[in-house]
Order: sequence, then C-alpha cells, then structure tokens
Amino acid sequence: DKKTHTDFVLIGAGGDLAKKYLWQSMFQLFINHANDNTTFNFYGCGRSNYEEGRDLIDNILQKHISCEFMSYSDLCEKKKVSFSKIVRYFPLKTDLDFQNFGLHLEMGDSNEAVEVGRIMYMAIPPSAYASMAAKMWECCYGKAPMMWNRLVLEKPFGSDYQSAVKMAEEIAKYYKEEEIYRVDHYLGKSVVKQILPFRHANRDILEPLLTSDHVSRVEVVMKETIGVQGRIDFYDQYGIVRDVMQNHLTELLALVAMELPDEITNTEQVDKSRLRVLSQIKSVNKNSVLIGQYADYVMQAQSEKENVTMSKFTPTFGAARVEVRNRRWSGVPFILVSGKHLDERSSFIRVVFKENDFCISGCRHHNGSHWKGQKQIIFQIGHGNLPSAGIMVSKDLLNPALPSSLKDLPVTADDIAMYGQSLNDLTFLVPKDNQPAYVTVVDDMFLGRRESFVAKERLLSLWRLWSPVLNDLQGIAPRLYQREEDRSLNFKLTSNGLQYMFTDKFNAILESTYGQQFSSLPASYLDQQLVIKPTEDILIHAAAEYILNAINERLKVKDDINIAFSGGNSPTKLFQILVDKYQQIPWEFIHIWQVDERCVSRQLDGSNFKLLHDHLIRNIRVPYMNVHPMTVEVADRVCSPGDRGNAIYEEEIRHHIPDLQFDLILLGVGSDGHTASLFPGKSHEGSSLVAMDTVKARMTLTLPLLNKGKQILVLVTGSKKHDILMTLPDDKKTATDYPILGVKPVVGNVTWFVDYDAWFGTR
Ligand SMILES: O=C1O[C@H](COP(=O)(O)O)[C@@H](O)[C@H](O)[C@H]1O
Repeated sequence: DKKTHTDFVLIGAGGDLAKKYLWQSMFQLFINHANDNTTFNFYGCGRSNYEEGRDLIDNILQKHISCEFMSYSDLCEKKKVSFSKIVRYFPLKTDLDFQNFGLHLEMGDSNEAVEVGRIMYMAIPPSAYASMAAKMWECCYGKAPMMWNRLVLEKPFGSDYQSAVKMAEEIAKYYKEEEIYRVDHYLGKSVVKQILPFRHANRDILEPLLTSDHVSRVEVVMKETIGVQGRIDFYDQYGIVRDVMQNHLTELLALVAMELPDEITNTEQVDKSRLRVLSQIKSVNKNSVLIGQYADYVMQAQSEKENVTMSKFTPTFGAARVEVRNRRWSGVPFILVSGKHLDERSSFIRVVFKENDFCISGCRHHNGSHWKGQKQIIFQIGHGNLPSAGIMVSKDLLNPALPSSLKDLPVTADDIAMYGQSLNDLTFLVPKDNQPAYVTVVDDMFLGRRESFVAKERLLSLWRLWSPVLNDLQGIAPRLYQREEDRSLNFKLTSNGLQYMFTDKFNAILESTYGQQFSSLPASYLDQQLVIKPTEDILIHAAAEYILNAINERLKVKDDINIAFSGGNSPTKLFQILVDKYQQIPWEFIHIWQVDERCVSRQLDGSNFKLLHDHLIRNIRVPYMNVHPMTVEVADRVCSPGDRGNAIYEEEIRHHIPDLQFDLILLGVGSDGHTASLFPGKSHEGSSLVAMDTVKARMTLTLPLLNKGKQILVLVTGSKKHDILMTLPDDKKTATDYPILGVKPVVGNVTWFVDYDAWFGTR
C-alpha cells in the first residue's frame, strides 16, 4: 500500500533511440505499473527551446507511441491520453535551465508519496556522459530520505579498456555504482532472459552435457541486413568489434558458458559466476579474428564525411574464435560472428553437440525415419524465419523440462529445416512474455533489477578481453564483401584460429587475380562518381538499380523521360537485366534514343538499334512513338550525306526535348578513349548536336549535347579497359586525345560503373 512516485527523465528525448524505442517503452511502463499508489511523471529533455520541445513531444506522442501491439487497444488509447497528461518537455541547455528543472523536480518531491525515485536516462552521445552526469547530479539528484536515484547510460561505455576506466571514474564522482544502470539491450531480449531459467529447469540432465566431452562448438551469431548508412562517423570510431562483439555477443557467451549458480535469482551469485567465466576467457588475438567491410562502405562514408582515409579500415563484419580455459569448456571453440549488410537478419546462440554415439540396434528416429544423430540447442534470440523467438532443442538430445516462464509451441513442419534439422525434430519452447527488449529494460530499471544491466566490474572485464586485439587490428584492411556474394565471408576453424575459405568462386578469383589490392577502393574517378563492383554481373545489377532509381526520381518532377542508350556488349547485358528483373520500370513514360549508330541497315547485325530492339524494345511495353532510332537509314540508303540523317535526328531531338537535356545517358569507353562514336584525334567542339563521321561510318550524339545530360552513366567492364582507365587521369590530355575526357556535363553528373577486371586489370 506504500505510495511511490517516480520521475522518469529522458535526456536526448528527440534522438533516434528515443523515438524508436524509449518513448514506447516508457508508455508501456506507465501502462504496466501506474495506479493510485504508483505515480509517474515523464520528462523529455533536450537542447531545443521550450516551444520546439513541446512540438517534439506532441509529435512523439502522435507518431511514436502505438497501441498496435497491444491486445487491449481500447484501454490503450485511453491510457495514451492519461500518459500525455504527465509528459512534459524541459529544455536543458543553459545553467538556468538545469536550475529550473531541479526546482521543478524538488517541488514535486514534497508530494505525499513515501518513496520517490528519479530515473535519468541519458540517450545522448557518450562523449557528453561525464559532463551531463555532473550537471544532473548538481541540479536534480534527489537528496531527501527514502529517495532513490538511477543514472541510465547506453553503450558504448568507452572504446577500449583505458577509456572505459576513465569514463567510469568520471561518472563515479557523482553517482554510486549501485545507482548506475548501463544498458545492453540484448540482456533484455526475451530469449536471453530465459537462458538461465532454461538451464536451471534442466539442470540435472543438461549441465553434465554442457562440457567439452559433449559439445563440439558454440556459435554466437548476430547477422543484420542493414548497413550503417547515416552513422558512418560513429562506425568509423567503433566498428563491429566495439559495437556488438565486445558487449552483446560476449554477454551471450557468458550466459551459456558460466557455471550455473545454485540460485539463479540471486544477483550476487549470478554476477560472480559471470565474472568468473569472463576471467577464464583467453584474450582474443589477431589469428583468431577475421574482419570484413561491405563493399559500398567507403562510398557511403564519402557522402557523409570529408576525410575518409580511415574509413577503409572500419570493420562491418567480424568473426572471432574464443576459448574458455576451464575444466568445463577447455578445447571447445566459441565462435562469435556479427555483420552488417549480410544476407539475413538473425541472432542466435547455437550449442552443437558432438557425434560420439554409435547405434547398433533400434537405430530409428522417433518418427520412424533413420536416426539422424544431430543434436543441438538453439537460443533463437530474434529475427529468424521462425514464428517466434524461442529455444529449440533436438529431440534426440533431451526432452526439456519447462520453467514456468516458457511454454511449448507445437510446430509441425516437414519442409522447414532449421540449422540442418527439420523443425519436426526440434522441441520449440517460446517465452510466455515476449515483449520487446527495451520494454523489458525500462521495466527492469524501474524495478531496480540490476542483474539486467552491465556492472562496472563486468564492463572492464569485457574490455580487458577485447582491447588487445583492437590494437592489433588497427591499420589492417578488412576483406570486402557484397551482400549478393556473402560466401566470400565463409570461414573455417584452423588449429589455432579462423581462416577465410577461398574455395568460393568469387574469392578465388579475387584472391588469385588481385591479391589484397581489392581491399582499398576509391569512390571517385576524374572527380566524378565511381562505383566499383567485383564482377560484371554484379556491376550491371548495380547499374540497373541506379537506372531504376534515376527514373523514379525524374518521374517525380516530370511526366516523361528521355534516355539515350549506347550499343555494345555490356549494355546488351544491362538490357537483359532490365527486362528480366526490373519489370516495374514504367516504360510508357520513357522515350528511348540512341547515343550512336553504325552506318548499316537496322535489320543487320552490327546495327546498335538491332541490339537495342532485340534485347530491350521488343521485350518491354514501350509505345512505338517513344522509340527514336537514329536516322542512319533514309529512303533505303544508309548514311548518304545528301540525306542529312544527322540533321533529321537533331530536329527530332529538338522537337521532343526542347531543353535538350537527356535525363539519362548510357555511355561506354573504348580502349582508345573514344566514347559514343567520338574518336580520338579530332576536336569535338562545335554546335551541331548530332554528327556523322563518314570515315568511321558512324552517326553520334556530340559532346555539346551529351554535356547537357542530367545523369550520365559510363559502363566499363573487362581487363581490356584497364590501361585506358589508368591513362585517362593525366592532366595534359584533352578530349581531342581521349574524347571521354570531354564528357563533363554542365549541370548533370557522371557516374562510372567499373568492374574489378577493368579497375585492376587481370594479372
Ligand atoms: O546495439 C546495437 O544493436 C543493434 C541491433 O539490435 P537488434 O535489437 O535490432 O538486434 C545494431 O544494429 C546496432 O549497430 C548496435 O549498436
């Protein structure tokens, strides 16, 4: 019956984390706990002034708090109204702001509640933690008897052992360790919460099995499909090892590897056991770590920051082999893997058991099929293809007992294979309480469940483990990978570490052909944009994607679009992909033009239009009137000067495109530096838009017209183009020497699409 009141202060109230997770979690805290005896005030704080802050809060209440996931949505809507009444914004910029806020909280303290608590949640950059902790302590620390204070911090807590110690010391000047709640939201994931209860419920059978006699390896994996676009600056400072391996993955490892304390609800016992196992982990070294970086990373970095010199060293993928040196685990590899921009989103811990048993008779599987012998326990933490996060146990291994917090989810699915086993052969247990991690984290901080947070000693122990290898990895270029070619990251365990496998075609080509050079790719060429992809196939897919985006963007501002295509081998492949994979392109709004043409009849091989027609036009729904073949053939004659075919094409262009701006132009470059049908050795200045080259027997758009283009794409593939790519960046050469150098649009831009063969040349 005790009356309690809590002030929940969210500093950084308009940040990403707050919008995505924290406000919703605070709302759920209110729903779960608020009543006549338990009251709350919620404060959003930030550097915006009062009016802006108030708008921000209104916006958050409208857009970022949802009843969608709650079964009792009517009630939820009412609660939302009550919640909005106790949410307020306070600016925290000047000293006066802090004083005012402190006074406001103090006035509230005199209410009749017996216990008053303050949660100060710092959803701000870690560099501001120490100074903000000092200010919050000065203005807003609740000093009255019976009051409690909690300072909540989000990782990263430092970037290595030294900086973590420093940060801890600075904050300790103001807040006692038991008042500091360091969030690792993975500890709030519903399945992670069930690891100890599951082990405890099956203690008698399972604990003897969790040893090096029976376990072949333990995998701790967190794969994501998203990249880090938008937060490259943060990632350049931290990288995947600091971002998730040092914290989330190692915490998960500890929960599986620690000795199970007698009482799993005894925080002290649990902490002690966790710390002990961490101290038994052999510190990670360079041989046992692999790093990778997704291939577009540096290009993304270039669009977000000025200096990208260090970006090429930032790992977005990491794999580590970790050893726990104690009697239970000696010799069992723990494999930690995490990466961005991978093929799937999934996180799990998988304990794979050894195949030590030999069956002589009665070797039948429970459902009559032959005994398969696969034995594993999988803690599927999130995002897999499963109906729910949960714990899966091979039926051949054990018939698990259920703690009260888990329930059995009967699934029958012959055709769904998980980790090499049919779902039918796995018992699937799901948490009864499956709420989002941050909801649990916020609930736990309110209830003072410190075991869900990272205590200082454990934090330092985690850094002690990872700091040495972070030093060793400095300056090592990570292996580049593509999402499309994720096999390039496959690795194997060696006697003392990990090694990438090179059996995969993609990597075999890269390694044998280019050695390690492919680790560092520039993002611009001739001061124009550059996209480099490992194979012609991948490159052309990227170009197709680029074209689709360009079309969609242009259609937002105009009704029809003009594209000029070159002929040749690579464009032909591009046409094929546009037809097969990009059926959504609205061809009815697109006019198709030619960049150049040979003086041959349209029906004959060698005609660019024939290529364009056979590979693109006849396979898409483009209106006949939208197709503009180059007029090399007039009155059954080909390129007869008297027919003025080039002037006719120019008129047609002027008529359809009064501003003369093609929306998209696809060019190539010859090994002599020609582009379109503009060849070296001639000046290409002049005023005509379409020219006839009688010597070469070609018709072509000219530089003045090409340079009015909005987006120009230069496609370069194959090792024969390597030399010219290396030659072009020469200040002394001009468009007369190499006509491609004359492609410099007045207002548009050029993007080079180059494959590895062209970029590196084949050795
Ligand atoms: O802490 C982090 O975790 C997220 C992934 O969290 P999840 O709950 O969506 O699995 C990750 O994207 C981020 O880089 C990292 O800082």
